[in-house]
Formats: sequence, C-alpha cells, structure tokens
Amino acid sequence: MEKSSSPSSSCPKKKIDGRVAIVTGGASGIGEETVHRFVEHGAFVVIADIQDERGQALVSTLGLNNCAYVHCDVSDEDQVSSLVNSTVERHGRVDIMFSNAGIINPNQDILGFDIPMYDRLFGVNVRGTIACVKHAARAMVEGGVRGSIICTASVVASMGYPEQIDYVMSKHAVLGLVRSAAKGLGQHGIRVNCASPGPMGTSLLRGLLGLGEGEVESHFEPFSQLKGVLKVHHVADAVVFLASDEAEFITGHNLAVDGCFRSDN
Ligand SMILES: NC(=O)c1ccc[n+]([C@@H]2O[C@H](COP(=O)([O-])OP(=O)(O)OC[C@H]3O[C@@H](n4cnc5c(N)ncnc54)[C@H](O)[C@@H]3O)[C@@H](O)[C@H]2O)c1
Repeated sequence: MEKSSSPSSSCPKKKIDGRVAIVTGGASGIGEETVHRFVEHGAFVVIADIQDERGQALVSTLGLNNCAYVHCDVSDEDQVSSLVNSTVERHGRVDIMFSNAGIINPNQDILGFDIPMYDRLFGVNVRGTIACVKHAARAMVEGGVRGSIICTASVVASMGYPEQIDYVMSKHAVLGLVRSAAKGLGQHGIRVNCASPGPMGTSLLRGLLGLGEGEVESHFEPFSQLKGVLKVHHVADAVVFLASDEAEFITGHNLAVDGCFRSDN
C-alpha cells in the first residue's frame, strides 16, 4: 500500500470537520491520500472502489469511526446510485463528492486506436464521473446541502498527447462536465470544481510505463517548471481546499496541481 507522503500529525485546523464525504478510487494513489487528508480534517469518508482488500485495509488503518468501505464500480450507474443512497441512509447526508476513479489504456494512438478499449475507458472516466456528479448533486439538492463536488481531471484535460488519445479525450470531457455542472448547480449553492494533476508515480502510470515510483518521477521531473517532485499529498491538499469553506465562492474552476507543466498544447 502506498504510504502517506507527509506527516499526518500536521493538521492545525480541521477544514471539513463533521462533513460526510465520498471518495471514488479511494483505495489507491491520489484517492487513498485524499481519504487520509479528509479524515485528518475531520470528515467521515466513504471509500468507494473495486479493490476491496485495499479499501478494507484502509478502513482498518483509519478506524470505523472515521470511514467505511463500499464496493462500487463507477461505470455502473446503479452501483453509484446505491453508493450515494446508502451513504445518506447510514450517515445522514453527502457534503463532499470526490469523483476520482480513473484508468488509462496503453498505445491508443490514432492509427492503432482500439474502440472497445476506448469504450471501457470512457465507461470509467466519463460515464463514471457524470454518474457520481449526478447522484451526489441529487442527494445534495434533496437534502438542502450546499455541497462541494470535486473531480480529478488532468493536465491533459487542456492539451493534446498523441499516444493516449482516449485518456486525453476523457479528461477533456471531465473538464467540460465540471464547467457545465457548476453553472447548473450554482443556484442550489453546490460547487463543482476539478483538480488537474501532472504526471506522478501512482499505480496508474507505474503500470502504463512499467516503471517504479521513483523512475516515473525522474522521467517527468524535467516537464515541471517548478523545482521538485509532484506527490499525491500535493493533490490531496488541493482537494481539501476545494472541499472546504476556504473555497466557498470558487466553482467551475480547474485547479492545476502540476508545478507548471511544460506543454505546447
Ligand atoms: N497518476 C497520474 O499521473 C495522474 C495524473 C493526472 C490525473 N490522474 C487521475 O487521478 C485519478 C486517480 O488515479 P491515480 O493516479 O491515483 O491512480 P491509481 O491507479 O492509484 O488509483 C485509481 C483508483 O481508481 C480505482 N478504480 C479504477 N476503476 C474503477 C471503477 N470502475 N470503479 C471504481 N474505482 C475504480 C482503482 O481501483 C484505484 O484504486 C484518475 O482519475 C487519474 O486519471 C492521475
């Protein structure tokens, strides 16, 4: 299991104390780190993932008072609907939805583009995200909750890349969804934003590139204008900010967490 990359004791002010949050893709990588951060900041977190052992191990680490695990394949709308409904039934409300689950395919260039692989990827990255936004928003509206919805997009939501075209398309779609949903849900006091990380050494890119965490980081370090290495806690901190009252009038925003990624678009 990836370890939290900065100390958990450094939480002077609880920014989301008493809130109920759902984190999809919460068993690994960015989602796992965000679960830790949300709990440190006082939230109760429902971890939704398809990696049951990892999700349950995270609950054992953090404690049943702080979190629960629900098996949920986000590409199946019924599973997302029951995730949200069971959260409201058991925990009273949904204040925060972090729609973060995502996958990547290898070798999706234009000439070799595999449509069934694209369908599968869109099922998770796009259909899964709209299902999470839709059902969380419905629960928030019904419950009169001025909630915060955050999606994980990517640097490639705003640039092209020739080798993972379906992934790039999916993240453009997430950004379009965030901008549109923010406009539709503003009247209910619900905020919708996304965080757009640069490349980092989670299992997503380790698996794609066949490299270890440090190797992925070294590979992408020259692409960041900012000296240093992007870690999952940088993204998780940005997500806590967007979830909290510190971002109370921020909506429809794409928050880059990429050290100013070098790109010619
Ligand atoms: N790692 C990067 O470089 C990077 C950069 C930008 C954006 N992202 C995005 O960050 C998000 C999290 O990825 P990560 O880097 O932490 O990778 P990760 O592989 O560590 O985490 C992804 C999680 O999503 C879960 N998941 C996959 N399919 C699912 C499904 N159908 N239903 C529910 N859960 C599912 C996985 O089990 C896993 O726990 C993704 O949306 C990814 O596209 C990653």
